[in-house]
Amino acid sequence: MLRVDGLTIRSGDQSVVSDVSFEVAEERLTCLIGPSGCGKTSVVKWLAGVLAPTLAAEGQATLDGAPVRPPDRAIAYQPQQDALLPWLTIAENAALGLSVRGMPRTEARRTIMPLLASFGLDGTEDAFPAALSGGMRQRAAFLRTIVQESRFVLLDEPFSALDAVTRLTMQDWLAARLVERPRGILMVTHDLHEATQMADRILVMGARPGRITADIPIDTPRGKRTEAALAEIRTSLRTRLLEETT
Ligand SMILES: Nc1ncnc2c1ncn2[C@@H]1O[C@H](COP(=O)(O)OP(=O)(O)OP(=O)(O)O)[C@@H](O)[C@H]1O
Repeated sequence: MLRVDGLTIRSGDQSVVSDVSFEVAEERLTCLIGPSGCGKTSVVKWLAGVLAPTLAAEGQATLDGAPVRPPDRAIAYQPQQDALLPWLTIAENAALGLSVRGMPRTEARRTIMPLLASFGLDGTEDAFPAALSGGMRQRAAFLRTIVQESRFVLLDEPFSALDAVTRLTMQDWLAARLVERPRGILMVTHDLHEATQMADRILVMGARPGRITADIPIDTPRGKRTEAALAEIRTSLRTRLLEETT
């Protein structure tokens, strides 16, 4: 179990995030949703150990009760958008997640090559990111993150740059990967539909300062998440989010 306790983040004398506490369960997908600017990215960046030095944070993260000292090998992080390096090929980008953790570059490449096909990237190993579609770039970013075999994965708006159809395809694709190899996921999203389709639990954040205002389990099994089954929970979430933005 990954836990965050009493996280407060400040920019000068302004509170960005105030006394945020939550858990990310093993092998479950937890969504963090809230209005723009409420501090979702800041929370995830802090957990990943990449919070901007201009922001001051206090609070504790623990993994199975032991303090997390980021960057922690048990926690992989995928920043907003795909964040692929344009001057590296897809194979080099995908292997980067392993080489930054100390694996020699040739071994990292050898590890990712057999995985390209299952990520829909067969034949793209020597292509540069600019030559690929948005969905392919996103899958390459997922490969780079997921190949790290960490128990927990932090995903910051992984689908926000994709068009509506690619987005739905990629949501299904990620859900299938998580069935094959479950992990604890904390996923930031703006998208109510995405959160209710994908999450086992939704943490709602309010703004000024950012704090958790609701913790909502989604008990409907994924295969039965029809519009009708989710209507009530979506309406109540929409109301909450509207209240937070007004
Ligand atoms: N490096 C920084 N220095 C100072 N303030 C920052 C910095 N990064 C973010 N902030 C401020 O912290 C607040 C929260 O930003 P953050 O990006 O975490 O919110 P968010 O909920 O992820 O927003 P969005 O949904 O728009 O991505 C904002 O008011 C933002 O201006």
